[in-house]
Amino acid sequence: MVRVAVAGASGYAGGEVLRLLLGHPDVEIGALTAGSSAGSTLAQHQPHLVPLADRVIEETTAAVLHGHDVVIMALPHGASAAVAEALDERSVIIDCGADFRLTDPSGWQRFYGTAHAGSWPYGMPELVRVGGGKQREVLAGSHRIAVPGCYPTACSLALAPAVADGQVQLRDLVIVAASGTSGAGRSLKPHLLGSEVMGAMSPYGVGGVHRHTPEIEQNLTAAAGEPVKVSFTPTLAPMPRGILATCSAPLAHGATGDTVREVYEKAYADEPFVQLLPDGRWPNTGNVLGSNVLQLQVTVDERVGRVVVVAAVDNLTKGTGGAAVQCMNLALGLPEGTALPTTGVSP
Ligand SMILES: NC(=O)C1=CN([C@@H]2O[C@H](COP(=O)(O)OP(=O)(O)OC[C@H]3O[C@@H](n4cnc5c(N)ncnc54)[C@H](OP(=O)(O)O)[C@@H]3O)[C@@H](O)[C@H]2O)C=CC1
Ligand SMILES: CC(=O)N[C@@H](CCC(=O)OP(=O)(O)O)C(=O)O
Repeated sequence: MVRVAVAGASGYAGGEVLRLLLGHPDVEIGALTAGSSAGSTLAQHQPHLVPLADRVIEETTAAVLHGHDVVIMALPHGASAAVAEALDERSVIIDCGADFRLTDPSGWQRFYGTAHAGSWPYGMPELVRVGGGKQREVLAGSHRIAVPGCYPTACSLALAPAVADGQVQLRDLVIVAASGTSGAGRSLKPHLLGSEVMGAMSPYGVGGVHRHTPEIEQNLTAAAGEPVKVSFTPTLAPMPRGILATCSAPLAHGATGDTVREVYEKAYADEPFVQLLPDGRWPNTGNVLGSNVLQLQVTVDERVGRVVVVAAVDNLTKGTGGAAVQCMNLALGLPEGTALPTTGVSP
């Protein structure tokens, strides 16, 4: 059995990791840690995780996390690096936070405003890269993996095949994405009170300032093999979970609706967790709830000559917790899909 500790067990992402780990045949759940919740039982924070109800949450220290085969960290940005540094090099560490996602220190500094901790292999197995490879290749056997952000998961997997294959021009890439409120974490935020969110949608991080912009650009640059910029606008939607990303880019000269579709079919044909829907059906966040699957559809708007891709993902499953477990499986050499649901909860 693989002994796995979860740091940030009282939060949304930690809770989703634990929900999935409870169904993992090769995993024994070890220490559960958090911040101010240390000393309380898991049931006080995650009442849906019944088998772990009586487990006591401990402080997040290297001593508590020491001795586990795997440590999955679901801590706020900036909290992972110090903990990771003090852990044994032989432990597999999977970080759901942003600390180790960006390779460019100046991009980190600009969007996060703190010192750059470094970069780890990026945990998006299905990401196509220029020349035909996929990101999965660098994850097998890795001992340190940075789990992607939830918006970058939806937006990068939506655009990368077209970008890598030259089906779109690498200018004027536009993304507008809506997220459910759990994307912002559990701690109380006035703009996320029910009375503020219910019945309304609102944009935030407008004007190229959202911290997921450099992460999406990093992924699409890896896909293109040359620098890519995007216009990214996130919006908040009145739902607990889910992201719907609408992405578009100018069609490349010589590309057509058929060539674009063919590229997506080829890119994702063997990917159990990325589903290109049959022609004419469009993704919907409701259909991927609790599932580790990202659904997408692609078309060409002939009138304006743009490729339009829409992707739906559960921000807590494929967008974080599921991706963390998928990366853990790859790191340990287990079947990649172990414990990961491909069916959603509906309605
Ligand atoms: N929510 C989402 O959709 C996604 C989240 N992520 C990432 O996952 C990480 C966790 O996010 P999320 O679960 O949403 O956040 P939450 O606010 O829901 O949970 C944060 C967790 O971290 C713990 N914590 C807070 N401060 C400290 C500290 N100083 N030391 C130790 N533990 C601490 C909290 O414990 P306590 O209860 O005791 O305060 C809690 O367990 C973040 O880095 C986030 O960016 C990534 C992709 C998507
Ligand atoms: C709705 C909402 O507030 N979402 C979060 C994204 C959460 C996430 O995936 O990202 P990180 O792991 O990078 O924090 C935001 O926009 O900041």
